[in-house]
Amino acid sequence: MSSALSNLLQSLRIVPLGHGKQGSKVMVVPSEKDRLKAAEILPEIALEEVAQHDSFDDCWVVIYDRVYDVTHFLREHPGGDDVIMDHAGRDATIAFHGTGHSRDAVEQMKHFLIGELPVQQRIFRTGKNKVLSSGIPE
Ligand code: HEM
Repeated sequence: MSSALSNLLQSLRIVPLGHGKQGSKVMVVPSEKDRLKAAEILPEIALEEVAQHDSFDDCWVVIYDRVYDVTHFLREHPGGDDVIMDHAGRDATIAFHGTGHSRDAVEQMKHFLIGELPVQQRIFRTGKNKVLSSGIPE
Protein backbone atom coordinates (compact mmCIF):
# COMPACT_ATOMS: atom_id res chain seq x y z
CA MET A 1 0.00 0.00 0.00
CA SER A 2 1.31 3.45 -0.84
CA SER A 3 2.38 5.55 2.12
CA ALA A 4 -0.01 8.34 1.04
CA LEU A 5 -2.98 5.96 1.23
CA SER A 6 -1.69 4.54 4.48
CA ASN A 7 -1.43 8.08 5.96
CA LEU A 8 -4.95 8.90 4.78
CA LEU A 9 -6.38 5.75 6.37
CA GLN A 10 -4.51 6.50 9.59
CA SER A 11 -5.87 10.04 9.69
CA LEU A 12 -9.35 8.54 9.31
CA ARG A 13 -8.44 6.14 12.13
CA ILE A 14 -8.91 3.15 9.81
CA VAL A 15 -6.02 0.73 9.92
CA PRO A 16 -5.68 -2.12 7.41
CA LEU A 17 -5.09 -5.41 9.23
CA GLY A 18 -1.82 -7.15 8.35
CA HIS A 19 -0.76 -4.14 6.27
CA GLY A 20 -2.88 -5.25 3.34
CA LYS A 21 -1.39 -8.75 3.15
CA GLN A 22 -4.58 -10.39 4.39
CA GLY A 23 -7.11 -9.03 1.98
CA SER A 24 -9.36 -6.07 2.56
CA LYS A 25 -10.14 -6.38 6.31
CA VAL A 26 -9.93 -3.10 8.16
CA MET A 27 -10.17 -2.14 11.81
CA VAL A 28 -11.66 1.16 13.01
CA VAL A 29 -9.48 2.57 15.76
CA PRO A 30 -11.44 4.30 18.53
CA SER A 31 -11.02 8.06 18.82
CA GLU A 32 -9.06 9.52 21.75
CA LYS A 33 -12.37 10.56 23.36
CA ASP A 34 -13.80 7.02 23.06
CA ARG A 35 -10.60 5.53 24.45
CA LEU A 36 -10.66 7.88 27.46
CA LYS A 37 -14.31 7.01 28.00
CA ALA A 38 -13.65 3.28 27.79
CA ALA A 39 -10.79 3.55 30.24
CA GLU A 40 -12.86 5.89 32.41
CA ILE A 41 -9.99 8.33 32.46
CA LEU A 42 -11.34 11.83 32.49
CA PRO A 43 -9.22 14.94 32.09
CA GLU A 44 -8.89 16.92 35.31
CA ILE A 45 -10.51 20.34 35.13
CA ALA A 46 -10.24 22.67 38.13
CA LEU A 47 -13.02 24.98 39.37
CA GLU A 48 -10.91 27.97 38.31
CA GLU A 49 -11.04 26.73 34.70
CA VAL A 50 -14.76 25.91 34.89
CA ALA A 51 -15.37 29.50 36.04
CA GLN A 52 -14.06 30.77 32.68
CA HIS A 53 -17.01 29.11 30.91
CA ASP A 54 -19.95 31.02 32.32
CA SER A 55 -21.74 32.45 29.31
CA PHE A 56 -24.64 31.45 27.08
CA ASP A 57 -22.20 30.66 24.25
CA ASP A 58 -19.81 28.72 26.43
CA CYS A 59 -21.40 27.10 29.46
CA TRP A 60 -19.84 24.51 31.74
CA VAL A 61 -21.30 23.26 35.02
CA VAL A 62 -20.09 20.92 37.75
CA ILE A 63 -22.44 18.17 38.89
CA TYR A 64 -21.24 15.57 41.42
CA ASP A 65 -17.62 16.61 40.90
CA ARG A 66 -17.82 16.09 37.16
CA VAL A 67 -17.58 18.82 34.56
CA TYR A 68 -20.19 19.10 31.81
CA ASP A 69 -20.13 21.30 28.74
CA VAL A 70 -23.84 22.07 28.32
CA THR A 71 -23.42 24.88 25.79
CA HIS A 72 -25.30 23.08 23.04
CA PHE A 73 -27.82 21.54 25.40
CA LEU A 74 -28.97 24.78 27.04
CA ARG A 75 -31.65 25.57 24.46
CA GLU A 76 -32.93 21.98 24.48
CA HIS A 77 -33.05 21.57 28.24
CA PRO A 78 -36.64 20.62 29.20
CA GLY A 79 -36.31 22.72 32.37
CA GLY A 80 -35.25 25.80 30.39
CA ASP A 81 -31.89 27.47 29.78
CA ASP A 82 -32.24 29.99 32.61
CA VAL A 83 -32.08 27.41 35.42
CA ILE A 84 -28.78 26.10 34.08
CA MET A 85 -27.43 29.59 33.34
CA ASP A 86 -27.96 30.42 37.04
CA HIS A 87 -25.09 27.98 37.67
CA ALA A 88 -22.95 28.62 34.59
CA GLY A 89 -19.25 28.19 35.40
CA ARG A 90 -20.06 26.87 38.86
CA ASP A 91 -21.30 23.92 40.86
CA ALA A 92 -24.88 22.97 39.99
CA THR A 93 -25.10 19.76 42.01
CA ILE A 94 -27.62 20.86 44.62
CA ALA A 95 -29.93 22.40 42.01
CA PHE A 96 -29.63 19.36 39.76
CA HIS A 97 -30.26 16.97 42.63
CA GLY A 98 -33.07 19.08 44.08
CA THR A 99 -34.99 18.97 40.80
CA GLY A 100 -35.13 15.19 41.04
CA HIS A 101 -33.97 14.41 37.51
CA SER A 102 -35.03 11.10 35.95
CA ARG A 103 -32.70 8.22 35.10
CA ASP A 104 -33.02 9.31 31.45
CA ALA A 105 -31.70 12.73 32.37
CA VAL A 106 -28.76 11.15 34.20
CA GLU A 107 -28.04 9.02 31.11
CA GLN A 108 -28.27 12.11 28.88
CA MET A 109 -25.68 13.93 31.01
CA LYS A 110 -23.00 11.50 29.86
CA HIS A 111 -23.02 13.09 26.40
CA PHE A 112 -21.83 16.38 27.88
CA LEU A 113 -19.17 15.02 30.23
CA ILE A 114 -15.76 16.59 29.57
CA GLY A 115 -13.78 16.06 32.77
CA GLU A 116 -13.72 15.85 36.53
CA LEU A 117 -12.47 18.03 39.35
CA PRO A 118 -9.02 17.42 40.82
CA VAL A 119 -9.16 15.20 43.94
CA GLN A 120 -8.59 18.16 46.35
CA GLN A 121 -11.69 19.95 44.99
CA ARG A 122 -14.05 16.97 45.01
CA ILE A 123 -16.91 16.70 47.46
CA PHE A 124 -18.72 13.57 46.34
CA ARG A 125 -16.08 11.20 45.00
CA THR A 126 -12.72 10.01 46.28
CA GLY A 127 -9.56 9.78 44.20
CA LYS A 128 -10.62 6.44 42.76
CA ASN A 129 -14.05 7.84 41.94
CA LYS A 130 -15.62 5.93 44.77
CA VAL A 131 -19.03 7.39 45.41
CA LEU A 132 -19.24 9.12 48.79
CA SER A 133 -22.92 9.91 48.73
CA SER A 134 -25.78 7.59 47.86
CA GLY A 135 -27.95 8.10 44.80
CA ILE A 136 -25.46 9.94 42.63
CA PRO A 137 -24.75 8.98 39.00
CA GLU A 138 -22.08 6.29 38.59
C1 HEM B 1 -26.19 18.06 32.00
C2 HEM B 1 -27.09 18.58 32.81
C3 HEM B 1 -28.59 18.36 32.72
C4 HEM B 1 -29.32 17.47 32.00
C5 HEM B 1 -28.82 16.39 31.03
C6 HEM B 1 -30.72 17.72 32.30
C7 HEM B 1 -31.76 17.02 31.74
C8 HEM B 1 -33.09 17.24 32.04
C9 HEM B 1 -34.19 16.45 31.53
C10 HEM B 1 -34.06 15.27 30.56
C11 HEM B 1 -35.33 16.95 32.05
C12 HEM B 1 -36.78 16.42 31.83
C13 HEM B 1 -37.29 15.75 33.10
C14 HEM B 1 -36.45 14.53 33.48
O1 HEM B 1 -36.29 13.62 32.65
O2 HEM B 1 -35.96 14.51 34.64
C15 HEM B 1 -34.96 18.08 32.88
C16 HEM B 1 -35.84 18.87 33.58
C17 HEM B 1 -35.47 19.89 34.42
N1 HEM B 1 -34.20 20.26 34.77
FE1 HEM B 1 -32.51 19.50 33.98
N2 HEM B 1 -30.81 18.74 33.19
C18 HEM B 1 -29.53 19.17 33.47
C19 HEM B 1 -29.14 20.17 34.33
C20 HEM B 1 -30.00 20.88 35.12
C21 HEM B 1 -29.59 21.88 36.08
C22 HEM B 1 -28.15 22.28 36.39
C23 HEM B 1 -30.71 22.36 36.62
C24 HEM B 1 -30.70 23.44 37.68
C25 HEM B 1 -31.67 23.80 38.39
C26 HEM B 1 -31.86 21.69 36.02
C27 HEM B 1 -33.19 21.92 36.27
C28 HEM B 1 -34.26 21.29 35.67
C29 HEM B 1 -35.65 21.64 35.88
C30 HEM B 1 -36.18 22.75 36.80
C31 HEM B 1 -36.41 20.77 35.10
C32 HEM B 1 -37.91 20.75 34.94
C33 HEM B 1 -38.54 19.76 35.84
C34 HEM B 1 -40.03 19.72 35.61
O3 HEM B 1 -40.57 20.64 35.01
O4 HEM B 1 -40.62 18.70 36.00
N3 HEM B 1 -31.36 20.78 35.11
N4 HEM B 1 -33.60 18.22 32.87
